[in-house]
Amino acid sequence: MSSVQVLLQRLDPEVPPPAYARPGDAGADLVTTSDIVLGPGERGVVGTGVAIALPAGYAGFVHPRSGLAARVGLSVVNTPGTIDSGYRGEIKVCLVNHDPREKIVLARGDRIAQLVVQRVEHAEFVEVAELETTERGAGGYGSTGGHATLAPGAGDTGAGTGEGTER
Ligand SMILES: O=c1ccn([C@H]2C[C@H](O)[C@@H](COP(=O)(O)OP(=O)(O)OP(=O)(O)O)O2)c(=O)[nH]1
Ligand SMILES: [Mg+2]
Repeated sequence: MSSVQVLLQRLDPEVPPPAYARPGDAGADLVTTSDIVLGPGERGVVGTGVAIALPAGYAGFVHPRSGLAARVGLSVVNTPGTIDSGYRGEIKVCLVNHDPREKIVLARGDRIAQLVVQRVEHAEFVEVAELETTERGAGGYGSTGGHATLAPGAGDTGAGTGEGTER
């Protein structure tokens, strides 16, 4: 795998900096600097103890870790979180507990998410009166079929409508 040098500042030198667990891994694991308990459905922002300077033309993306997602329901609210190349603050992670019943207990130093560094392009938006036609056209949101249907009665309760509860 090719690599790019990224300058890193340890704001909390007592926790480990981002590291790739295995050669070939796309994501470098990030740790939480704080102990946190997330009840079912709860979210919380944690620090990672590091700030980075990504070169121009790169961005960092904060992804969940699949093991924790499958095992306890831990994810990232804004997945993937976007780290801009000009950002010099601490990388933070907005965690969420998707488990409907159990709380998640995390301790300072636990690996809670992973940072994927990627090249990104800036689009040069060119306004035109009409776009060229394609086979897909404006078909989206399940236009090719194969999507699940709501369980009977689910529409009555609001389940599956995407409506959340404001806090
Ligand atoms: O998971 C994340 C996502 C973002 N950030 C930091 C780095 C990023 O460069 C900055 C802004 O993120 P974003 O553009 O996603 O948030 P915004 O709500 O649009 O804030 P802004 O108005 O500052 O752009 O916040 C993090 O530390 N962790
Ligand atoms: Mg923004």
